[in-house]
Amino acid sequence: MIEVHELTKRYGERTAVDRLSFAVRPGRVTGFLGPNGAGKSTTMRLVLGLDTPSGGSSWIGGRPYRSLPAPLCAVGSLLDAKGVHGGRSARAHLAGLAAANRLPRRRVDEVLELVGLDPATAGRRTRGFSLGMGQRLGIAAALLGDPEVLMLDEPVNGLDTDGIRWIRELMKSLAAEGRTVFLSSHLMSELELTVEQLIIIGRGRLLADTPMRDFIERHSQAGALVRSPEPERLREVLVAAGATVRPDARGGWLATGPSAAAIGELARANDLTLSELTPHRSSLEEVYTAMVASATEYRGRAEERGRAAGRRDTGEAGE
Ligand SMILES: Nc1ncnc2c1ncn2[C@@H]1O[C@H](COP(=O)(O)OP(=O)(O)OP(=O)(O)O)[C@@H](O)[C@H]1O
Repeated sequence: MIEVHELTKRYGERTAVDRLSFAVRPGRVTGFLGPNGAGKSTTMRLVLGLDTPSGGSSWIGGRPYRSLPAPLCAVGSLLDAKGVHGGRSARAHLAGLAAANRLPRRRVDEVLELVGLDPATAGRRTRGFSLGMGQRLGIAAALLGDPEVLMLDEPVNGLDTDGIRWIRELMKSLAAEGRTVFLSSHLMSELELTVEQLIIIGRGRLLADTPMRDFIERHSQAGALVRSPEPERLREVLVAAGATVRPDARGGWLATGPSAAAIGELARANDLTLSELTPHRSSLEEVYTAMVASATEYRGRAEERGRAAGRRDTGEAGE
């Protein structure tokens, strides 16, 4: 388990992480989501003892990282896949880590096999590695100590479709073994397929800590994919009923606002034949984008109110 309590990190004037509290539980994959600069990497660095917090605390398996007796056996992490000495081979890199952490040498071969780096590749200098091979090596290093907790920042970066599918299955199987798996990704379609629980932050603050399914269901807009032999008339009817209508790639309309049942009624009332009417479930990306937009709007209004109150307090005239 990873626990974070009132964690805060300031860099000069900038607050990168702002009184953040959450727990990442074992047995499921938890995704860490937030726009660029939201504070995800900083949070992970703080939990891993790579940076000192300005306030608050964090624990891995009930202990602060810096007091873990064998850190590599408690938590495996991947923060920067390029943070490897380029002149060494992948095998030498892992062997060095194993020796420094008093881990049996056989773990090197085990993790190389687990991440799909064959002996020839493992013997090559990592300087020539593609981003995807570097990611696999980074994951091998994270798994070396057979840790209970895994914390990975953008693990699918640079991987092709097969590599992405491989990571997804690996993360799920590690969680199914009862481990705590915490990963960030900006690929929302991928997170949606991999993750059960979501922790969302914005400007260093917690915006949501929720099961993925609940998050999508709660924030989904009613709607449907709808198709008719008379597409233009269908669009007019939908728009007149207040629906937001977007073209679908296969020649139909994606209508949000009215439910699929209401669209069916509308078609009947207007004597329109429908060739398809499929209730539409919002994707994580759609729900997340709408949530961030409304959070930004809310913050904008709050800041505006704050400025207006400030002007009243100081007797300042409006802009
Ligand atoms: N060493 C540092 N010195 C000054 N500011 C920093 C430092 N590290 C991070 N920041 C700032 O803290 C904020 C959070 O950055 P962080 O990298 O944690 O965000 P992130 O959510 O991981 O973003 P991304 O998805 O772009 O990696 C940003 O505004 C960033 O500029």
